[in-house]
Amino acid sequence: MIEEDWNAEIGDEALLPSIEKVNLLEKPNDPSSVFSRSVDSFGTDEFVDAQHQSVNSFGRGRNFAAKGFQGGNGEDAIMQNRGFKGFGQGFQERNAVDGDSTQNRWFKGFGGGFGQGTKDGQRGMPQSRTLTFKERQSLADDAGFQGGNGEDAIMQNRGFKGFGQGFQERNAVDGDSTQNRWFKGFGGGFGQGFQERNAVDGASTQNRGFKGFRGGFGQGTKGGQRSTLQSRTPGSREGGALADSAGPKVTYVPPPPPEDEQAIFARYQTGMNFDKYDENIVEVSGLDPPAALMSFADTNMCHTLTVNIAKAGYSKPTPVQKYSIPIILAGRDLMACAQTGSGKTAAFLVPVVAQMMKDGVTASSFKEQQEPECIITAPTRELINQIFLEARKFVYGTCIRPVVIYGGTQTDYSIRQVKQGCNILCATPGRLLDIIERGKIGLHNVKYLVLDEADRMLDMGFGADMKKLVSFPDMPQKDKRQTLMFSATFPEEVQRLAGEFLKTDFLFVVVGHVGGACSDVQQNILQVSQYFKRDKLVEILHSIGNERTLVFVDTKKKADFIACFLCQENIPATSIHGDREQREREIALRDFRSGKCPVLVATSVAARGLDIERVQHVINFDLPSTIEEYVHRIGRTGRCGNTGKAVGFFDNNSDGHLAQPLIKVLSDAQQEVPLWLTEVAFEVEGGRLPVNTQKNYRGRGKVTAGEVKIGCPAREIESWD
Ligand SMILES: Nc1ncnc2c1ncn2[C@@H]1O[C@H](COP(=O)(O)OP(=O)(O)OP(=O)(O)O)[C@@H](O)[C@H]1O
Repeated sequence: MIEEDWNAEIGDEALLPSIEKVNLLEKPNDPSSVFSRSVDSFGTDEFVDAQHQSVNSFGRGRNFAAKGFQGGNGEDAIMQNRGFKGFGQGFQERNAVDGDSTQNRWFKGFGGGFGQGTKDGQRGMPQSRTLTFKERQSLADDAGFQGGNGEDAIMQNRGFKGFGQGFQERNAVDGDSTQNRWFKGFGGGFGQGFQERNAVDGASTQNRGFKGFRGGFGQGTKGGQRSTLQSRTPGSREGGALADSAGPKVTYVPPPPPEDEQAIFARYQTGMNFDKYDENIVEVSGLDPPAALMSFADTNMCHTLTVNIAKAGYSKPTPVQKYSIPIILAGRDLMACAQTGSGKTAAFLVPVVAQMMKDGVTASSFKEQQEPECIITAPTRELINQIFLEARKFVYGTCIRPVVIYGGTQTDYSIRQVKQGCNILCATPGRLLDIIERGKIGLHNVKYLVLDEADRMLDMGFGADMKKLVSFPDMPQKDKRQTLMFSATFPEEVQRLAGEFLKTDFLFVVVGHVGGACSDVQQNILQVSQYFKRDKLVEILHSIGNERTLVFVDTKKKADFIACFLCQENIPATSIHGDREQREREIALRDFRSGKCPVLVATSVAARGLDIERVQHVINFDLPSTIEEYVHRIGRTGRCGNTGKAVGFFDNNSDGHLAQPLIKVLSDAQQEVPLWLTEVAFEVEGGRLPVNTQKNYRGRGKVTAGEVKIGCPAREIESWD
């Protein structure tokens, strides 16, 4: 392609003169903030933070149009898609996101400038080094789209063939914006790159951008793992695990948590089925379990904690709390499985805080290395933040200081938080390991190690991180610490794996069935094939009206597609997934919580733990790969004794493997099992219905200690933080 074509496509600002400064200096926490400092050039290995830096010159990048593009692909004259070839290490971006601004334009350079496109596309990785398994996974995720996706005529998405796994797309936007355009290149090299035109969440007009992630455009014809952003020594975890750090250098500082008492103790009402929790059968396996408590007053908790529990609106404990609290107070290790929304968070926070109060823990600020007594980990950023906010309720008015750190936020900010004193450290795994390796956290005081969503923490990419965490020399051995694991699902293989982290005399509490769905959620599985899903979704959403609804899809791209599509249909929606910047994720969640956007389209990143008031519906537009994930997803509704509804679109072509486990989950939860589903299960069993191996990972059977998941489809991994 010649330069003029490129200019025609993106407008004459494509080659902004080097003297032109984009200057949109804003306050760090202002959502409309786009830039906060300027950059002189796209130096080769310079890691340029697109969201916070304006560009003075393009350096080598300026030449990209002449050098980098080889012809258009001719795929789609209307969309004027262009193919890329020959980019070494960078990318540009023009975009405006989430803002009210008009005609914002910015340029982004990741991984350093535009190189000359090496044969194998390895320019995407400035300093070659062996990728960790997690990085390879993450990079593999980006391979997502192959060839034309043909997904959606309305959205006018078009895919590419012949560019390895790249794609281009153009996407219409929500009601307010017109002519939004951005280009994005992911995954380094066109092996895994893509272009995209899209705009989400914006009221902006004529936004045009170019985005390139993970190392820019190598030739990447062999696909694969051609890009990382920064040179990192193998041991150093800039920004944490790749999941936490992939992408530009992060400067996002989240807004501070509320300080006033009313906001700290904000809660929602328990539902009419709250007392029905007591009807669940509880099994405790293991030797000498202490007696369950009947009320919070049964324990010898200090006055402040008792008051805080009351202020939090907890008048009586749920079954998981009744059994877990005395077990933890007795110093025992615990694995606890109870249905979604039944109060597992308080089941570990209350006794841990009670014990810390008894031991007289006090936070000491401004020590170079903090030594927390308790570490809590969870798989997603939003969830760990939620746990932190719960912890703030129970420690209110005490000397115990909880701190939260997670990926997608500025590392220095995390360090500053930790330095001010830290007794309970709530952290996502990547950021946690990073801070430990930086020497900001010492482990020898750890008395409580809590794994929330424990089956996920031991599976997927996090198993290795957890293994690493407990292997630090100063981490007390398992017989010297208390290890507590909670989840609504515990596949048997993960139970075995968990044993490695727990003392031999640990207790296992099961409320109801292991992995059972919450019976307050009315489940409805509909047979809907891929091409009719959108119509069905719109039909359902129109009938629902303004009630808060979570829609789960299987890929990050699709989350944006569907959110955009719904906006076009005049259904206010936003999206949350692992490719959105943390600031965007938090805005999306906030808008959903507040009701501003009653529909949140999400990947599995929102499947676990999130406790959002008045979520009345969960729609599995795409059913997940595993039955465990299904149970967590539908558990975003029907919480704390409230009722909710879940609809799942079952596509025979891709979901056959779920038929059998779905039948079990439905019948265990006393839900109607459709006849057609039993027939499908029968056909799958008899080998008459093909099973989609891409979606057939069941999260079990292949996990070994210290080893992260094997044989998991990229689409599943990509959904996680
Ligand atoms: N004893 C209680 N009394 C009243 N409300 C409670 C009690 N325990 C927990 N809750 C509330 O119930 C809601 C769900 O609790 P929580 O998020 O801990 O559930 P969970 O079991 O961890 O769910 P998930 O499996 O989805 O993570 C929260 O809003 C919490 O404040």
